[in-house]
Amino acid sequence: MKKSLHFRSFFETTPWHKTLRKTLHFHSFSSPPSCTFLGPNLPDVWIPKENNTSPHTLLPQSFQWSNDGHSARIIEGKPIAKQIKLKVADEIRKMKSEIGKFPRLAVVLVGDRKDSHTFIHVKMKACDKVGIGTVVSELPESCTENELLDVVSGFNDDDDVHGIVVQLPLPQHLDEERIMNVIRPEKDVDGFHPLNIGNLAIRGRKPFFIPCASKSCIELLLRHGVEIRGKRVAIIGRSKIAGLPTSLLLQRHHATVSLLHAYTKNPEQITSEADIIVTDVGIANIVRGDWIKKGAVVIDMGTNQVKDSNSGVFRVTGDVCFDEAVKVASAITPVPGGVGPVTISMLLSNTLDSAKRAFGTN
Ligand SMILES: NC(=O)C1=CN([C@@H]2O[C@H](COP(=O)(O)OP(=O)(O)OC[C@H]3O[C@@H](n4cnc5c(N)ncnc54)[C@H](OP(=O)(O)O)[C@@H]3O)[C@@H](O)[C@H]2O)C=CC1
Ligand SMILES: Nc1nc(=O)c2c([nH]1)NC[C@@H]1CN(c3ccc(C(=O)N[C@@H](CCC(=O)O)C(=O)O)cc3)C=[N+]21
Repeated sequence: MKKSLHFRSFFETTPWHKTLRKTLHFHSFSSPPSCTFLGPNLPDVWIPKENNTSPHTLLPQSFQWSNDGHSARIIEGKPIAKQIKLKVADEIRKMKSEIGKFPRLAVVLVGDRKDSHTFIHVKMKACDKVGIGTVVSELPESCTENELLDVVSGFNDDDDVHGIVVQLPLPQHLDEERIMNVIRPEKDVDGFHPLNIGNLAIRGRKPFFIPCASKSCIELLLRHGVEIRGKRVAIIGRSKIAGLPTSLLLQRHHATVSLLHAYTKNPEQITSEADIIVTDVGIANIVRGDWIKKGAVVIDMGTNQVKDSNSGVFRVTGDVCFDEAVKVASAITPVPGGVGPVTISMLLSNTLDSAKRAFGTN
C-alpha cells in the first residue's frame, strides 16, 4: 500500500524515510534572555520547568485594565516568539553537544490547498532555524483514509520522529477524528488527540501536549501581566485547533469561560461583559468596537486573507475590527504579528519537549 503512495519531501525528492534532515545550521544567537516561557505549567497541577515560580509572580508590573480615551496597548507576538525560539535553539544546541541527538518533526500534508502549503513552509523554516530536523510527507487530494493512516503509523513507529503534525483541514472524504485518534499521544505535538484534549479538560490531569495556539494565547496574556484568575472570558469559536482547547486552558487558569459559536444568539451581549475576548472564527472584522467592554483585553487568533477593494492585493487581517477595538480595549493583539508567530514557536517548544521525553533528558 505504502509503495503506491506519492511520497515527496517538501524540500527534496528522495523518499521520506531518507529525508530526515540533520539541521546543523544555527543563526548567530546570543544567549537567550530569561523569560516566563510557557511549558505545560498549569496552576494547581505542575509548575513551570524553566523556573520554580508561578508565572503569575513573574510579571513585570500589574496590568492596567483601562482605556481612558487612549489607544490600547499592542500585545506584540514577534518579540515573544523570538525569545521562545532562542531558548529552544539553545536547548537543542546543548542537547546535540551533550548527547549527540536532536528533535525531529514529521508533517503530513494532504492535497493542494495553498494556505496549507504556506503554513507548512513556515513551520519547516522555523524548525530549520532552531535545529529541529523535519520530514514532510505529501499525499494527493484523492488519497484514501487507509493510505493516510499508513503514513501516520509509519511515523508513529519511527523512533527518530518525536512529533507528528497532520495539517488541517483535511479533504472532506477523510475522517479527521479517526486520523487524530491514530497519532500516538506522546508524539501529538499539536495536542489534538482525544487523550490530550481530555486530560487538558480535567483538573489534576496532565496532557502530553497543549495545542499551540492556546499556549500562545496564555503566554501573551501572562507576559503582559494580564491576570486570568477570576476573569470573565468570552471565546468566539470552538474548533479543536484553537477555541475549544483555549477554553479548557483558560479554565485551568481559573477564568470563568463562555464559549461562543455559530449558533450563539446575540454574541455581542456576552462579549460586552467579558474582561478578556478571544476570537477564533475566521471571519474578518466580525467583532466590532461596540462588542467590547471598555478596558477589556482582546486576543485575536483569526488569520483571514482579505482583498483590498482599491488595489486588489490580498492582506492578512484578524476577526476583530482593529481600528474600532483599539479605541476601547486596554490591550489587543495585532494580526499579523500577534498570536500567529507565538503559535509557531510553541510547536517548536512542544517538539523539543517530546524529544527530551524520548531521550530521557526532561
Ligand atoms: N493565529 C493562530 O495561531 C491560529 C489562527 N487560526 C485562525 O483562526 C480562524 C479559525 O480557524 P479554525 O479554528 O481552524 O476554523 P473552524 O472553521 O474550524 O472554526 C471556526 C469556529 O468559528 C465559529 N463560528 C463561525 N461563524 C461564526 C459566527 N458568525 N459567530 C460565532 N462563531 C462563529 C464556528 O462555530 P461552529 O462550531 O458552531 O461551526 C467554529 O467553532 C482562521 O482564521 C484560522 O486561520 C487558527 C488556528 C491557529
Ligand atoms: N495540524 C494543524 N495545526 C495547526 O496549528 C494549524 C492547522 N493544522 N491548520 C491551520 C491552522 C492555522 N494556524 C496558524 C498558525 C500560525 C499563523 C500565523 O503565524 N499567522 C501570521 C500571519 C501569516 C500570514 O501572513 O499569512 C500572523 O498572525 O502573524 C496563522 C495560523 C495553525 N493551524
